[in-house]
Amino acid sequence: MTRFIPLMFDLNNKNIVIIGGGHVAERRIRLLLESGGKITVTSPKITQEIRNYWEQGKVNWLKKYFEPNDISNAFLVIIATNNPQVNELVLQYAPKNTLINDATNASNGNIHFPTIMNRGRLTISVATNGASPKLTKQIKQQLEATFPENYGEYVDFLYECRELLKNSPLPKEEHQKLLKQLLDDDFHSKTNQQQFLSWLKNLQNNEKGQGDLN
Ligand SMILES: C[C@@]1(CC(=O)O)c2cc3[nH]c(cc4nc(cc5[nH]c(cc(n2)[C@H]1CCC(=O)O)[C@@](C)(CC(=O)O)[C@@H]5CCC(=O)O)C(CC(=O)O)=C4CCC(=O)O)c(CCC(=O)O)c3CC(=O)O
Ligand SMILES: NC(=O)C1=CN([C@@H]2O[C@H](COP(=O)(O)OP(=O)(O)OC[C@H]3O[C@@H](n4cnc5c(N)ncnc54)[C@H](O)[C@@H]3O)[C@@H](O)[C@H]2O)C=CC1
Repeated sequence: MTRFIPLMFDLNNKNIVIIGGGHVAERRIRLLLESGGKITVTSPKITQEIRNYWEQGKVNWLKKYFEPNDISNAFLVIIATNNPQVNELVLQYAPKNTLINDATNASNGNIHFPTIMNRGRLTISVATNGASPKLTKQIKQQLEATFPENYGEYVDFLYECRELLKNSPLPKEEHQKLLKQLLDDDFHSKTNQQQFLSWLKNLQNNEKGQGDLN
C-alpha cells in the first residue's frame, strides 16, 4: 500500500483543471475556491452550483468533452467524470510531475482529498487512505462537536501572542514557557487573553522588559 503523506498546499494562481462537472466536481470546487487557484472545468454539462460560480466569474468552463490538450498546463488535475474510459484517458495524458486526484479510483492518482475541518487558522484533516469515506465523514462530525465554532478566535489569539513573542526581548526559555502556558484553559477567556496581550505589547514597548503579568 502506498503511504500518502498529508501536506498543506499554496495553490494561489495555480492552474487547476477539473474533468467532469457533476456532484464530486462541485464538492472539490467548493473547497478549491478558497485556495485562490485558477479553476477550469471541462465538461459538456455542469451542475447548477458550478454554473453559478461560472456566471460569477469564479471558475472557467470549457463546455466540451475532455481532450488531452485541456490538461497540458495543469498544476493539479481532478478526474471526476462518470465515464471510466474517459477517466483512464485523462490519466494516460496527464503530464509527468502533475498532481492528480482520481476521484473515481483513488489509487490511480498521486493525491487524495481528505475531509477538512477548519476553525480559523486551525485545520484538521482526516483520511483513511480510501478505506471508508463514511468513517472519515463521521470522525469529522465528532471533531466538529469537540471544537466549538468560535475556537478559531482562541487560535488567532495564540497566533498574535507568538508573533509578539518572536519580537520580544524575553529569553528563549521564557518564550517556550509562555507558549506552553497559553494552552491552559484559562486563556480561553477573552478577559485573560486581553490582559496577556496588553502585557506582551507593553513588553515590546519597553525593551528592558519591566512589564509584569499582574
Ligand atoms: C480517496 C478519496 C478522495 C479523493 O477523491 O481523493 C475518496 C475516494 C472515493 N470515495 C468514494 C465514494 C464515496 N465518497 C463519499 C464521500 C466523501 N469522500 C471523501 C473523501 C474521499 N473519497 C477520499 C478518501 C478519504 C479517506 O481516505 O477516508 C470525503 C470524506 C471528502 C470529500 O470528497 O470531499 C466525502 C465526505 C463528504 C462529506 O463530508 O460530506 C461518498 C458519499 C457518502 O458516504 O457520503 C461515497 C459513496 C459511498 C462509498 O463508496 O463509500 C469512491 C467510490 C466511487 C465509486 O464507487 O465509483 C472513491 C474512489 C475510491 O475508493 O477509489
Ligand atoms: N471521491 C469521491 O468522494 C466520490 C467519487 N465518486 C466517483 O466520481 C464519479 C463522478 O461522480 P459524480 O460527480 O457524482 O457524477 P455525475 O454524474 O454527477 O457527474 C459526472 C460528470 O462528468 C461529465 N462528463 C461525462 N463525460 C465526460 C467527458 N468525456 N469529458 C468531460 N466530462 C464528462 C458529465 O457531464 C457530468 O458533469 C462517479 O462515477 C464515482 O465513480 C462518487 C462519489 C464520491
